[in-house]
Amino acid sequence: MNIFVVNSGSSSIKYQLFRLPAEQPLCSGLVERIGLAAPRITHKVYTGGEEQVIRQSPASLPDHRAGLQAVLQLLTDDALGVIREPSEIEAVGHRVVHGGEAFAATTVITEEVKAEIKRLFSLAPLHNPANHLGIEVAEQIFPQAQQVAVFDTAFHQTLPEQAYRYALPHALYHEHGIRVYGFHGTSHKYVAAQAAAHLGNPDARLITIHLGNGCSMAAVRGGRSLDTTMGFGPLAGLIMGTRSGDLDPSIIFHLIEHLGYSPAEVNNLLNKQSGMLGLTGMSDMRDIGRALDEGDERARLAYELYAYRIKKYIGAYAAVLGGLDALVFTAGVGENDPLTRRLACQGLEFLGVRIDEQQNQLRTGAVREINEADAPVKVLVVPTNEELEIAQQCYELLHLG
Ligand SMILES: Nc1ncnc2c1ncn2[C@@H]1O[C@H](COP(=O)(O)OP(=O)(O)O)[C@@H](O)[C@H]1O
Ligand SMILES: CC(=O)OP(=O)(O)O
Ligand SMILES: [Mg+2]
Repeated sequence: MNIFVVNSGSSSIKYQLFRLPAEQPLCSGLVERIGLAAPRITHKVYTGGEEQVIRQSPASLPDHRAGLQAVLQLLTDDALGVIREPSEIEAVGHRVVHGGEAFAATTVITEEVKAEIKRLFSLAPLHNPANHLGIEVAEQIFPQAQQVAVFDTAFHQTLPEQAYRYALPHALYHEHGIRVYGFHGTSHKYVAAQAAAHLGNPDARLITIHLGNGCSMAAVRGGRSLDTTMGFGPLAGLIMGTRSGDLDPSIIFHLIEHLGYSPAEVNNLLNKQSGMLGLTGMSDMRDIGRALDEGDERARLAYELYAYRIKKYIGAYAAVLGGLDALVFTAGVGENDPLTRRLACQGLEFLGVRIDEQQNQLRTGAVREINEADAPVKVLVVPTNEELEIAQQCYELLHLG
């Protein structure tokens, strides 16, 4: 079964094509700068263990439809194509960030499902509108395929009430759904399963630490999420590329009442101008790492704040779990940045966390341990694969029922 996985962002589309049940992707790619100047497509084809990379710079890609059309061209290309026609795609799996309380599981997309995803726009303004658009475009381009939604929030539907309720009047929860939802669930679920398999312990007490552009942590036991750092929307918790993470809500009133910000400006400030960007002027950790090497004071402070927030939540989640078997670092920064891992684990020896700095510096694409050999707590680096997890969930839903 050919399953095409789509992760639509506001100006980008990430995609991968899998033939299930084999897990090997046939191709993958990234369409960037949709609707902007100088759009780019990077398309990778995997044949016979080899990887071929095709880079395109189309004159324009005005919208997501043009973006997916260009991808379809590549998928069906005479020389490099991995399929002959769109009908060979039997299912399209969509990453949908916010599923609210309606969706605790992977779901075949109907008009009602789309309406619910739309109703949740205000709760995930950076993500759900793009995800919804991706679905509508994929419906046009792959009309024969089943469209399936895999929600970032679904994995966290197991949170106990003490973790998902806010101390607000009851009606705000019961009538307006104001609660913790949590995000990056597909990634937390995938890396937790990989880590549990590596440890040979399905009941392992894990703290999964997803550090990409968006960042979040989860306390996971027995494959169930017990708490997570993002909340009602994907803004709470850790410091991120452009998002502030946790802050005192009274700052918002101060910004509005005394500093002349409109609510929309506060929204923009906290989602797009804060986090590492606000602290350093850069949101990409590689750039911040280079600035740090050159002695940049702001980069140093930003790294400290970023790692300190992670460390605080490690302490909190060790308490939630009643002990700890492993920390699991994943996503762009978590997989690739030894300094973040070192700073976040520094001072946690009392919990049994001891990093082996030589192991920490190594780079491989595989699941690996970076703890000292005799440390009581494992520290793992586990490459995430949200696309594969989405494809597998689609396959289970459609094929295995
Ligand atoms: N080698 C690296 N060293 C440090 N940071 C890295 C490295 N490679 C990627 N990153 C960081 O990972 C982040 C993006 O992570 P990713 O998981 O791809 O995010 P997303 O899926 O949210 O776009 C960026 O901040 C980038 O700088
Ligand atoms: C939910 C979320 O923050 O996603 P991303 O990291 O892709 O922005
Ligand atoms: Mg990501």
